[in-house]
Parts: sequence; structure tokens; C-alpha cells
Amino acid sequence: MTKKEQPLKLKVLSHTQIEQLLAHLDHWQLQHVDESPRLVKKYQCQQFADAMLLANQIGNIAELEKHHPRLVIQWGWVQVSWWTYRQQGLTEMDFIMAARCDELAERSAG
Ligand SMILES: C[C@H](O)[C@H](O)[C@H]1CNC2=NC(N)=NC(=O)C2=N1
Repeated sequence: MTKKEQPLKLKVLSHTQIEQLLAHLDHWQLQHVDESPRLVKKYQCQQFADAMLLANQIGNIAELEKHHPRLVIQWGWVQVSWWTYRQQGLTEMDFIMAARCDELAERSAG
């Protein structure tokens, strides 16, 4: 797929666009790894099983959307990182998926 055919959701965002979109997310941090920006959030969970459950729910929507996070699971929390691998940057898709994670976390918190 050439750049110009890139779907809008996978167009790399500028720093200004990132800052604007970040303002609409709740407690997501902008981190840089090897100069590549990422959205990162750590969800606190009561039990390890809860962290596994949330990670699986996130994995399911990632498979559906063909857009995948980095997930780190530990007793008491699951850390989610979003970026668009092929662009080595942030796209709208990353922000959409971050918001979807918050919905899932909200729902599983009951
Ligand atoms: C072919 C497959 O859809 C692509 O490789 C997808 C898979 N999941 C992905 N996930 C993320 N976060 N970024 C990508 O560029 C990406 N590409």
C-alpha cells in the first residue's frame, strides 16, 4: 500500500495533533522509545486474574481491528502501549484503541 493510499486512521500524526488528541484521553502518557512516540497506560487490577482478563479483552479487540498493543502483565496491573509499528509513530488508530481500552477497563471494573 503506497503512502498516499494510507487510510486516514493510519496517517502519522504531528506532535501538535498528538498533544490535541492526548488531551481527550484519561491518564494516558506519551512516552518515546528510540525516538518513536507511544501511548502508555497502566491499569491497576485487584488480582492477577483480573489483569489477565483485561489483557485478553484488549487482545480480542486488537485482533478484530488488526491493530496490536504491547501488553505487560504483572501481579496487580497490566500496562498497555500503543503505537503504529509500520509508521514507527502514532496514528489515529492508536488513540481509538486507547479509548477502547478505557471502555473495557471501565466495564470490567464493574
Ligand atoms: C498485516 C497486519 O495487519 C499489520 O502488520 C498490522 C498488525 N498489527 C499492527 N499493530 C500496530 N500497532 N501497528 C501496526 O503497524 C500493525 N500492523
